[in-house]
Amino acid sequence: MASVSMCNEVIQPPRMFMRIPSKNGVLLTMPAFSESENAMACKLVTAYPRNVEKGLSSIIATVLLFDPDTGKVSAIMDGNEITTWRTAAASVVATKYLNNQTKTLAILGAGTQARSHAEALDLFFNFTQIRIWNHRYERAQKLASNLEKEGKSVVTCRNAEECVQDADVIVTATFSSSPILKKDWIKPGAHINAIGAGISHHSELEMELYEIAVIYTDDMSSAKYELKGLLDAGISIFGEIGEVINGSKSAECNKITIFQSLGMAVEDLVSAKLIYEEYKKMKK
Ligand SMILES: NC(=O)C1=CN([C@@H]2O[C@H](COP(=O)(O)OP(=O)(O)OC[C@H]3O[C@@H](n4cnc5c(N)ncnc54)[C@H](OP(=O)(O)O)[C@@H]3O)[C@@H](O)[C@H]2O)C=CC1
Ligand SMILES: O=C(O)C1=NCCCC1
Repeated sequence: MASVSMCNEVIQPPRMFMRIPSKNGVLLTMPAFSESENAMACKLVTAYPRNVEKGLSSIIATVLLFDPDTGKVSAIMDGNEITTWRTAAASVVATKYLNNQTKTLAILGAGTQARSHAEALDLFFNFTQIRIWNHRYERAQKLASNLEKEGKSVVTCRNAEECVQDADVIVTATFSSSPILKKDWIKPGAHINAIGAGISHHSELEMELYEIAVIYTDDMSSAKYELKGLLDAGISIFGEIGEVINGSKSAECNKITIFQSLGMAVEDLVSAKLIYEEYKKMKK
């Protein structure tokens, strides 16, 4: 069953999740095609939260780029960096449209996505302060010290409530299956980029927060499957970020807004195509 984007030119079927409960892992297949880009790709990505104990990334991705005219594979590329940066880039766009204050950034989590979000959001918005909380405090300190080396002003927090208090922009980027962010901690008008928790996308935020916030996502057709838990609880998704960009949905900046990021294959597709084009130029 293919879903077609608003501009009727992208084919992006719902992605497939193969869960491996005995290994606490999941494999996702993420295909996409774009008519205007004349590009076709499929990302294969695994999420193994316990990989960190083995010194491996918890998200491991490979992107296959195809010649859409023949179906022949034109490139096989590492998808980790693509996943790391395209996810943060999508949050930058969501934050640009949904937020009206950019003084304080609070990040819950201190892994790969926490780092790319700190880097990308700060590059774009130049925050006065970045705060980081992680369930293991030492990892928050490590990320903070790396960001400080780049001249950023970073504070580590011992608890999540202190981290998000009065923050303008909040990022959640963990594997937590229980809420780490609560409604009562957040100031009116704050914007939240909810990135993490793998296959259970909405477990990082408490339900009461979803009940009072205006919720946006990247792809409504995927949300029907992947945010079923929210929808079944009577929570409605206001719209896609793309609809805010094209003016068909309003940006409710004065309310608490949530960008519920799922991750889209078309983001991987355009990133992979760009990289491949650059590679071909370099080889000339
Ligand atoms: N929306 C999207 O497009 C994408 C979403 N993701 C999701 O983002 C999240 C982070 O991914 P990534 O940064 O690559 O992973 P990392 O393993 O690099 O980081 C995970 C972070 O979560 C913390 N964490 C792990 N378990 C728990 C827990 N039970 N409670 C609280 N914190 C916890 C880790 O802390 P510590 O290491 O100290 O245990 C670490 O700070 C994942 O859920 C992943 O599925 C990833 C890519 C794309
Ligand atoms: O879009 C992605 O890539 C991912 N989304 C959710 C979890 C793992 C990777």
